[in-house]
Amino acid sequence: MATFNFNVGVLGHVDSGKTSLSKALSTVESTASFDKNPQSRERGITLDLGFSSFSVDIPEHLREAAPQCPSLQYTLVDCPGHASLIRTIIGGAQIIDLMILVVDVVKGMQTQTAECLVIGEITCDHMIVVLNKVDLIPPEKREAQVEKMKKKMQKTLESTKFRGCPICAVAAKPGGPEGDGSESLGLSELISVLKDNTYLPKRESSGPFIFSVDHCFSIRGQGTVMTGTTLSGSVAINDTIEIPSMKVTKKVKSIQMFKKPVDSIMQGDRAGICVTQFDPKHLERGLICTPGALPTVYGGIVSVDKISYYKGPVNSKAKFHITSGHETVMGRVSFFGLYQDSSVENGRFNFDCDYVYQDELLGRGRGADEEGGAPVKQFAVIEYERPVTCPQHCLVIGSKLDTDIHAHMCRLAFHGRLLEGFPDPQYQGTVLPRVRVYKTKVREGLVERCNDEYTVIGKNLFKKETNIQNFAGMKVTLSSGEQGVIEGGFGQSGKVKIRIPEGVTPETYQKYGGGSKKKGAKAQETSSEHQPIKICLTFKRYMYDPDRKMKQT
Ligand SMILES: Nc1nc2c(ncn2[C@@H]2O[C@H](COP(=O)(O)OP(=O)(O)OP(=O)(O)O)[C@@H](O)[C@H]2O)c(=O)[nH]1
Repeated sequence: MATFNFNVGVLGHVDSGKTSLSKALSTVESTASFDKNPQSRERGITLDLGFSSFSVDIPEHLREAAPQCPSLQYTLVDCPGHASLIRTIIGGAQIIDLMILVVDVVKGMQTQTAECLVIGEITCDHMIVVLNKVDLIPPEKREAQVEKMKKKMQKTLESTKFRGCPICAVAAKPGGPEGDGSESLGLSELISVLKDNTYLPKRESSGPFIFSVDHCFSIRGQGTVMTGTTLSGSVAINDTIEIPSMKVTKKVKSIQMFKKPVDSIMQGDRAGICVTQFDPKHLERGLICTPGALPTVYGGIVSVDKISYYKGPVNSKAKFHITSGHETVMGRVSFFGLYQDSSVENGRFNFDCDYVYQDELLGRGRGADEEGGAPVKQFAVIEYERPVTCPQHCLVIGSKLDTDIHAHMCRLAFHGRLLEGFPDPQYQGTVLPRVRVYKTKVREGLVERCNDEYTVIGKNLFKKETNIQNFAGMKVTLSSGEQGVIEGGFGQSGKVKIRIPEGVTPETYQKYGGGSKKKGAKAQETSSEHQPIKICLTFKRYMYDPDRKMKQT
């Protein structure tokens, strides 16, 4: 391979100048490279909407690591800025190695800038902030104002993983739409910062082949070409691929990278794949894969983290827009957590654990519930409103996209990974999967009387209609300190017989008397100045496991 490809996402608020920057970068560097080295003018085969590219000589620090690659191609993924296109942004962000966050230097951070930052935090480890439109600041004030904005940005980034990331000031298109005839400002510095921050991305050829198609067209007499980015695995000529949305398989006839035929491609490569003819109208965007690698799922178990910028509640049973890989559909979520981290082994969800149901997804290090704090791991069961096609372990983002975009609020609520998908349609909207999720329930009742030194009769612990037999054998604690075990119901009115293996204390016995009901009732009356003795029962009530409705904690 003579060129390696590095995918750069260009994200930011609407009108911050992402397209202008992508265009300026492609033009400037391609022309410059052309002067020095005609070979480096090679462009990616796709100059489709949002995709442009330029090549540079391989930077010094990568020369040793990639001796076979004299040139480096940057593919710029120009993501839309408009709030309504956030699904596309999330899709684009999953194929990038580095993110350029474009900020209007005059306006600073805006709502979608913040959302892009959140997406970057979830999907990407490397970022460069570009302060665009510096030409709008009068030259004499420019330096001071840019410095001020850089400081402000660094402060915003302080609490993110991008703390201290490079910030460059540019004017991608001085003068705005019509241009003022002057050259872009600051681009060569930006390119040099970009080169310094380029690394050899980890690319693996193992695992199933999954390819994100961003453009599809047919070539008469040859077939249909799908261009896009390889998300995982590899594919070679003559391999069979599946187009899940069309439910067909096709044979790979030829592959091109950088306009040159190649025999195979792997993770991270941008390429065009030519297969036997089909109508390109049926696949404008979407995923293709090794047959069977992209199952259709109706629900799933997802590891989740709350997005701290999201201000609304994230409650169980609520509906969110759920982006799973590259698809977004509505889904209902139910959250649950685990207090010891034994829940995921080799990337697989552990069904053999007891999980605590959560009415609300908790932020990290925040909140306290009956177990004394937020769980170390939180999960959600998701029920999609319609089936989705997505890879195992794909990125999942939950958002409220119907929030008014003028409300200036982050719409992204939580993110995680799909641990288990449910391929069975019976899960759709009806039966929750058999995950053992419980709520801790506490019931309180009162001692009515002592039957003898080893048995008390309790009241108000259960309702008349409760099947007390379900609670037989469970331990209770009396407020006077004794430990007891529920033996069963007593009579027809919901009373309960509790055995105290160690025997009741003399005080309790004296207070509630032994023997007959009458005597007990009398004893209670005469001790009315005393506090009644409470019976406390704590147990797990299972939500989703019909076989284990209840269990002692
Ligand atoms: N003055 C000035 N105007 C600029 C500069 N860069 C872009 N613009 C203008 O800002 C407006 C938006 O630029 P675009 O590049 O379309 O912005 P965008 O972020 O790609 O927009 P969306 O894709 O719609 O989100 C256009 O009118 C540009 O001409 C700049 O450096 N200086």
